[in-house]
Amino acid sequence: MHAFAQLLDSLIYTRSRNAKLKLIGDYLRATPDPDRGWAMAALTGDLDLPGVKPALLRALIEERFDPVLFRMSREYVGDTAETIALLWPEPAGVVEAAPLSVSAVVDALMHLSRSDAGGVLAGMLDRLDAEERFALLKMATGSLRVGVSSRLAKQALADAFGLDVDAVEEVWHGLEPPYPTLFAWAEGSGEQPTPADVPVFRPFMLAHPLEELRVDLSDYVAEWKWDGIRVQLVHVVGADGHGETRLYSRTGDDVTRAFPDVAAAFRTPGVLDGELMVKGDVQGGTLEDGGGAASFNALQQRLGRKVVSAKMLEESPAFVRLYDILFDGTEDLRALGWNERRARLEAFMPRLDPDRFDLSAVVEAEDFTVLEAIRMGARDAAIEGMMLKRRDAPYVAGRRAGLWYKWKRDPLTADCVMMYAQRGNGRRSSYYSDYTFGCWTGGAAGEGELLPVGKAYQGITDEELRQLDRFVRHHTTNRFGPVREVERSMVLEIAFDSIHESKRHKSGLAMRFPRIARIRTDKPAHEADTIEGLRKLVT
Ligand SMILES: Nc1ncnc2c1ncn2[C@@H]1O[C@H](COP(=O)(O)OP(=O)(O)OP(=O)(O)O)[C@@H](O)[C@H]1O
Repeated sequence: MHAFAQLLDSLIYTRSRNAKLKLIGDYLRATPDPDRGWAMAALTGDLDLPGVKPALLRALIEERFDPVLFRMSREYVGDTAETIALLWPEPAGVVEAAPLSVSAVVDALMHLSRSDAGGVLAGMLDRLDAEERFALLKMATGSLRVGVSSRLAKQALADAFGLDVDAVEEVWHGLEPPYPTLFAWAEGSGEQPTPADVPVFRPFMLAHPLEELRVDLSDYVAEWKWDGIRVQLVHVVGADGHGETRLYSRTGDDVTRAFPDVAAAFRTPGVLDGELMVKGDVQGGTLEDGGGAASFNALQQRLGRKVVSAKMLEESPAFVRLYDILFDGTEDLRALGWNERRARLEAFMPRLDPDRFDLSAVVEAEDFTVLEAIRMGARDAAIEGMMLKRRDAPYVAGRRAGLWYKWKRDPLTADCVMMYAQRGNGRRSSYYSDYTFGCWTGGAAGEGELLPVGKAYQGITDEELRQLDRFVRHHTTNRFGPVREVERSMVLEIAFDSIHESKRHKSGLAMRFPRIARIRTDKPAHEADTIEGLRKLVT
């Protein structure tokens, strides 16, 4: 477990895609079978363990921790598994046992029996260090959340062994972890596994941020930038006449199971690209004007669930707003320009269920001033901004200069007060660099109490980091395990993309992509923003 735990720990604090690829590749080359196979399954989200149920974790928490300390730390850390891993006491004596391997842990988790599950889990946790405990609990409770997509893990494997990532993708769906035939092929000691008869993901075309308003609108078309999730819909009919549909997310993850309603409605051979959203009335009209989309928050409730309840399917039906077509069942259309693909997409629409698919409309404007004015209205409509697409651009994988631009509306900001701080990781492990901040309850700022609304560690320079670290050390009022509670006097201006209702914080609100925009030493804490004010920005 040690090497795998180290890998996860490094991944969390690595932003660069290349560095992540190298970390995973090095691990896969250095690790024997079957451990690396299980690790790949965990990284790609294909490790389907019966799992450790929340009730078991609750029992473990009650048995091992002080409830108040645990609750405070949980609120700060934001994740139960991570909190257990951090607070788990190191065993008193030296534990005489061989190190645990990834496959031994997977095996134990697969065969947990009801009667001694708690004992087995605690026994393993006692034999591990903090990072390994974190790795184990992450595997046991579901997703790893270390900033690695399924596609990235496959890319790393491909790079490490000199394979083509699309070839890996093609054979992947026919394989089961720990993938012995895949690694035999990778090492050159086995044949390439036979691809299963399933639809395959094609890499998405992406956009650059629009920095200067210099594009000539006669060359570009404008569309709304919808606030949902990017999906690729693939339907193929096999040699046996049997059709299969898959939905892939922006990262190449297969999300079909999360959206059975959309998958069931797509029965026409082809590959389409669009934004998946949940029906509601926030984002304007269409679906032939029977109503538009709900907020991103409604969609988020459906994300990440492997099995979606019938109630959820009924209350939050999903649909896809289409903006591109890659394949129409007979012809690969990717080399055509946007204008031609758009015409093909429009021609394809009558073959689709109008209850689940509509077309992303083109926004007409004679010049940039008009377009800017239209875009300003986007905040009310809970739209993220606009997309500008070059009319003659083919559909190419990744981000290419000058072809697609995203023109987001400006971020929202709020002045919040620092409440708790914790040390960072990696380069920042000696600094208090992760902050939980809150806003005031009550009508006027400073009148009520502070309730947390988010947590951020991004956005500050090294100098500012040292300044905030000094503040935390000199103004600590309480300690809860690794967490320090601080005097309520430091105001941080937080930028965020949107804010939504959430049970995660006591305030009932949570920010999306919060980052520290500025340290407001010029502002007294009682003048920071109120929860009520933030609530007005909820989408
Ligand atoms: N009409 C549209 N055309 C293309 N993409 C759209 C459209 N509406 C919304 N989007 C979303 O905008 C994204 C375009 O930005 P980009 O290619 O940089 O992807 P991203 O990194 O996921 O960006 P972001 O996080 O800014 O949404 C797409 O991935 C897609 O999810």
